[in-house]
Amino acid sequence: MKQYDLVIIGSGPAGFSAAVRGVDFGMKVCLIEGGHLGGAGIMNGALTSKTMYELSLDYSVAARVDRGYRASGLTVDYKQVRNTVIQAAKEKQYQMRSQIETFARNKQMQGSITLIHGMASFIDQHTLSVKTESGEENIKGENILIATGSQPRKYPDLEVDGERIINSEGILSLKHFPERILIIGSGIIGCEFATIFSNFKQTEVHLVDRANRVLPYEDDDVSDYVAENLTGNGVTIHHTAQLRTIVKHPGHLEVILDYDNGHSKVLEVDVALISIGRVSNLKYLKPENAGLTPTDKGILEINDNCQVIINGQPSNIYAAGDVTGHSQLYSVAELQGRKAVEKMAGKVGYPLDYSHMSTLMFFKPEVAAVGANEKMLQKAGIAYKAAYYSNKLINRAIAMRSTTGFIKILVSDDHEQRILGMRASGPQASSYIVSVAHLINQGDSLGEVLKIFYPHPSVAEGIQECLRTIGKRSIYKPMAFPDEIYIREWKPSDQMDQS
Ligand SMILES: Cc1cc2nc3c(=O)[nH]c(=O)nc-3n(C[C@H](O)[C@H](O)[C@H](O)COP(=O)(O)OP(=O)(O)OC[C@H]3O[C@@H](n4cnc5c(N)ncnc54)[C@H](O)[C@@H]3O)c2cc1C
Ligand SMILES: NC(=O)c1ccc[n+]([C@@H]2O[C@H](COP(=O)([O-])OP(=O)(O)OC[C@H]3O[C@@H](n4cnc5c(N)ncnc54)[C@H](O)[C@@H]3O)[C@@H](O)[C@H]2O)c1
Repeated sequence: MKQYDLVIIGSGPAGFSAAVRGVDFGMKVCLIEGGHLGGAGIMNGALTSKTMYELSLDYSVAARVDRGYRASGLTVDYKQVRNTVIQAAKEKQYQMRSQIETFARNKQMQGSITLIHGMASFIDQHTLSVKTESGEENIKGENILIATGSQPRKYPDLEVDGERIINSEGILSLKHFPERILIIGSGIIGCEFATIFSNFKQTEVHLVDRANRVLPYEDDDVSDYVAENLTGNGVTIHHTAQLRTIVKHPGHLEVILDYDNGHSKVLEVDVALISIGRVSNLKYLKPENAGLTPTDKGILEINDNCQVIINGQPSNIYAAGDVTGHSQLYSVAELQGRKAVEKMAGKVGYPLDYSHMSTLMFFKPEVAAVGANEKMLQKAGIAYKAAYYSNKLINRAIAMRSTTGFIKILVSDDHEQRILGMRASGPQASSYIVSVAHLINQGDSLGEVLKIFYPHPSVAEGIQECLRTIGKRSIYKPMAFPDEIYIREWKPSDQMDQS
């Protein structure tokens, strides 16, 4: 039986980053992948959806007629969009393969990666069975990392057929732009695909939101802003609606939606996309054979070093990424994968601190989030000031003729005035958000930001001007621009102003 220092199940961002970190420490690594190399980080996930988003955005800009140019004969073909998206995914997969092959080949080096295409399941705490195209083999690992990611949550009593009723894994199977699409679930995936299809302007888009606001975990003002932009882009949002049934007819799907206020609506669409969250992927793994017990929510609980606890003790089995039930993000998976391997190598450095984690949401315009929002601070009973600054006042946004957007920063309402979180939208929000992640990580107060020369013209200047409004030192004043600049304060004694 082949033996390795580290066996990793899953080659998504968690598994791949862990494999390469293993090589850094001279480990003999076996990476097992049962599906697409790179997992949901690449195919049917982050990279493919973002490629499609970028193409849709280019198209929607090209279709504009208010910028002094007018594209003539603008057309778009789904097959070619799809091919471009797959090309992007392959480009990344070939980079990954090149690195794996380099470390598989070079026997002079201590560290190595062996890639096995197959599905793995536990035999015991150190042994896995891997089913490949050529048969089944058993392999042994001193340490094992579970990085099996997540899969789309199933909608009760609704079968995904991959053609007309799909989840995010079926997007690239579509043969052409659907004339009408129903998206069920108004979280990040639902809102991103509603943005993409409405940007291409070939599809009538219906988004079903079971609550009264999309993105239920975000602050109400952010959710309302996203909904307004979706609606402005042509999306019909069905708030407080639940899907009752979908009946398949030869040429269309008949959908019944039930609204909270008692009425129902019958709609005709061509494709239904289910996007109601993702659940940990432990299906094939037989974790019980290794003594692992997933929680009621179906996740593997890990300690701060990403070790799975067996019989109350940290074990040789680690888990990282979506399978752990932490925020399902590429960056979280990558850092957890690295952290796990560092612990195996005896290098326990920094603790993973999720307080400055960022999420980028690819809507029109994009929305970026870092740290706490108002809902979180109110739940934790932390007094704060929220400063809001509209992109309408930011020169770079004016120059881009793209002033829809804002910066909202939360600071602690005490003498320290520490930066606790930011929500930002508009051009480049996904790039400058990390500057605030650094400030949160360092525990910086707003005073530190006010000392810095912010480059001009940059959209990031809004961060400084937003913070200047706290303490009444902004260049543009709320009194002159009450809708564009304002401060909101909250303390635990106030009534909860958000549900
Ligand atoms: C449509 C979509 C868009 C997204 N966009 C973003 C984004 O913009 N930004 C962001 O930060 N995050 C995004 N995400 C989330 C991000 O892709 C995930 O958080 C990330 O991929 C999780 O990484 P992972 O390594 O834990 O798992 P995965 O990437 O899911 O990889 C797990 C791998 O394990 C393999 N596997 C599972 N079981 C077995 C087994 N028994 N044997 C062998 N192999 C197995 C799977 O085939 C898979 O390849 C998106 C996700 C989706 C679905
Ligand atoms: N840009 C990004 O960072 C990005 C992009 C895509 C996905 N992701 C990750 O993928 C994960 C999954 O995305 P998602 O949008 O599927 O999940 P989500 O948790 O963001 O949203 C799920 C939505 O479905 C709704 N819902 C749940 N059950 C329902 C039901 N039975 N009927 C109707 N609605 C229901 C929820 O209220 C919520 O609005 C996210 O948590 C995110 O971390 C990230």
